[in-house]
Amino acid sequence: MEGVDYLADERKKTEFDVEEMKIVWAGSRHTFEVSDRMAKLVANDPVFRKDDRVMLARKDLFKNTLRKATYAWKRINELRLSEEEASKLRSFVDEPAFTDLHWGMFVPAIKGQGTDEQQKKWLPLAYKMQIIGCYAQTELGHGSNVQGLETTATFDPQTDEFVIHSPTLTSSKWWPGGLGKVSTHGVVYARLILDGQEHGIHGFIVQLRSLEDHRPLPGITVADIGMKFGSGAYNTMDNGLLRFDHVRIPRDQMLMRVSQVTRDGKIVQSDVPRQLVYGTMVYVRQTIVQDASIALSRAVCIATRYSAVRRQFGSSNGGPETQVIDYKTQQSRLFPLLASAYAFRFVGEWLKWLYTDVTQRLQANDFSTLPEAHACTAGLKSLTTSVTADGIEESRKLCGGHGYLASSGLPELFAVYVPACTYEGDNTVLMLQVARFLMKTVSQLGSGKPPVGTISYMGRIEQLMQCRCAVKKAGDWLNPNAVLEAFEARAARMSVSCAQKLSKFSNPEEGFAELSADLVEAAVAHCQLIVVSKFFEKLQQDIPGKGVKRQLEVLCGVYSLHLLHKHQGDFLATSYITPKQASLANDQLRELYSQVRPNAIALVDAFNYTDHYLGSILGCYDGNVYPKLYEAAWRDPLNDSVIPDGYEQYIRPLLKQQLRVAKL
Ligand SMILES: CC/C=C\C/C=C\C/C=C\C/C=C\C/C=C\C/C=C/C(=O)SCCNC(=O)CCNC(=O)[C@H](O)C(C)(C)COP(=O)(O)OP(=O)(O)OC[C@H]1O[C@@H](n2cnc3c(N)ncnc32)[C@H](O)[C@@H]1OP(=O)(O)O
Ligand SMILES: Cc1cc2nc3c(=O)[nH]c(=O)nc-3n(C[C@H](O)[C@H](O)[C@H](O)COP(=O)(O)OP(=O)(O)OC[C@H]3O[C@@H](n4cnc5c(N)ncnc54)[C@H](O)[C@@H]3O)c2cc1C
Repeated sequence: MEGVDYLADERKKTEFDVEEMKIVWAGSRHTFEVSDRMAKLVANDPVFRKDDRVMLARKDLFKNTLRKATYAWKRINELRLSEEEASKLRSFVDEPAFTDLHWGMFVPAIKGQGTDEQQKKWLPLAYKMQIIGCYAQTELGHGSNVQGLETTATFDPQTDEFVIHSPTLTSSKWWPGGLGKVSTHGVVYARLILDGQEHGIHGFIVQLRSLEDHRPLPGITVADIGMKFGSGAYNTMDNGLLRFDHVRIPRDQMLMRVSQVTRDGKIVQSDVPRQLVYGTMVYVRQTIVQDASIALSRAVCIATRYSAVRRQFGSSNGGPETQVIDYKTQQSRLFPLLASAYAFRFVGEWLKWLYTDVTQRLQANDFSTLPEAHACTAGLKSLTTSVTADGIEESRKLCGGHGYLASSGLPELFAVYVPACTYEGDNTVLMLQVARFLMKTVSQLGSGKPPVGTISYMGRIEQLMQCRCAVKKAGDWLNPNAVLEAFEARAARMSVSCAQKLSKFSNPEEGFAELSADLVEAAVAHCQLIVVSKFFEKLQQDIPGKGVKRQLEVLCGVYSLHLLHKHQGDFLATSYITPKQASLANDQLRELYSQVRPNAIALVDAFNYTDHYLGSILGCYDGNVYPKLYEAAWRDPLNDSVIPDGYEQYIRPLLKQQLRVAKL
């Protein structure tokens, strides 16, 4: 029935001010207002419809994306949207496109690694989209190992040019988004060669296609790499391959903020550390952490609303069956994901602050916080994307059979999201970077340089190695200090244990390789501690609105205690807690689930997602799921005719043949 809210009874149970929670989720009233306006603008424009997307074949899918992306650009200009509004609008269009890489990597690479003159030359063209760029780093043979890239950039002093070349098949660029069919330019990463000497990996702005007829320029071979995981999904993107056959570019197209090559072919290092060549990855990893909370909250919103609609078993005297959300097993799978979405939102907000802070420091030639920024962005990218990808799949299972329908929105969300565990750094490779940072920190303890920031807890290593959990009853686990100390002691002890084992190896690199699985576990423990502590820090802030802070405290409890329960092996093995204390944590967790239950629908309403953006019948705001599923089935092209295409050719002869067999 039109206009009936099937979740109204659920919404009546709410114990907090949802409108205020929307502001907390958005980050500020201003961000909420911009988001809300852009989401509605996209939802109300038929050009941005996406319910037909899963039916499209690759070529139509790609063209459809071009149409939407260029229309979005037209609207951005017509409405004179700010950068913030434009970026929100693009995200609500909700379709991976070349524009993600143009705005998300090409422009930031020039901003971060280009000199002032280079920025002055290239950015205005990019801002007007008079050139379209991609980020061409990964090759067929090397992705994780950036130092292993094979593409060469050899300086020719005769002509004052670099010669960009792909010497082997494995040196072909492979994967860059937007490269396959759209980009006119790329920031291409290559080994710098000066007078026969190698000088590491640097970025170069290379024109790839003609601005007149879009044909590849001489010496350039470029194409799409082919279909990817899932139908629809990330196949809207033209991930590309690229080969160079001695392509010449002017010397001033090497991005020269970190190192400069002079007219006579000499390299000059600026004060800036060479790791800044990796700066774009740090920037994008930070945005990926923010996006993780968005993707996870979408899945959780769908699974929560549907869990309140869906009923199974438990009917007495002909009354309604039990809402599946009331099953403790459903709650124990769903509510930690809901809490994780909020936790990732807050840690993402903090990481954005950290990134802004490190950027300002770099501009003032203060490079001291770069290693921590790298470890935090790498580790949190790894942790949040892994949990989110698994969480989307768990949300699909939480929706039973209907979760497997494309119209639930979950299969596509999963297929689009899951490469986040790989791109911008494979999640294991990134956790190993965190482990290196941890081992370095442990090895420097006592050197007189106290650890700061997210690693400052290591400064209390002696206390953390000896302390024992003081929890006596379940309610003691609501004390933030008890929880924080538990996570700090676990992380510190796991790191120290790895460091002790490492010290037994005569070759540290061999030791690191041998112990890498343990090291990853220590790094995960450290990253989980960061998320927990940033959630607690959020709760220290002034949070207005009836019951809002209380709900966040409950979610923070769910987030930390479900981790404690899930990883109790770590906490027990490091002897910080006893089995009894682990069991009390679980008792408290169950109690917290009961407190989430009446507020669950309101907690997902606070994400403020339009039905268009959610793209899910199971997650629709009014909960009117069954009629919508029934109608959607009839819209499938297979139901255009009662007798399917192919009946005469295949089904009829088959049935006849079976008759003949029966007669024999
Ligand atoms: C329906 C729709 C629904 C939902 C959609 C939802 C979400 C969409 C979300 C987002 C969209 C975003 C993006 C678009 C998608 C895809 C784009 C993808 C792009 C890419 O993938 S680009 C390629 C990325 N490649 C990588 O990440 C490679 C990973 N490898 C590395 O980073 C390095 O090689 C590695 C592993 C760090 C090792 O490097 P290397 O061997 O050189 O270093 P060392 O280990 O020797 O370390 C040297 C030294 O340097 C320090 N360091 C390393 N990296 C950095 C850094 N980045 N910054 C600062 N410092 C760094 C390291 O710690 C060492 O320091 P030390 O000497 O120990 O002090
Ligand atoms: C959808 C998508 C979009 C992308 N977009 C871009 C783009 O725009 N531009 C771009 O340049 N690239 C892009 N990439 C490439 C991406 O950045 C790489 O695929 C990624 O960095 C992983 O590298 P790899 O493929 O070499 O993985 P590999 O390193 O080959 O990983 C394979 C396995 O080996 C393991 N492994 C590797 N090294 C180690 C180690 N040292 N220790 C332990 N285990 C290890 C990994 O954990 C993994 O299990 C994209 C990739 C995808 C999937």
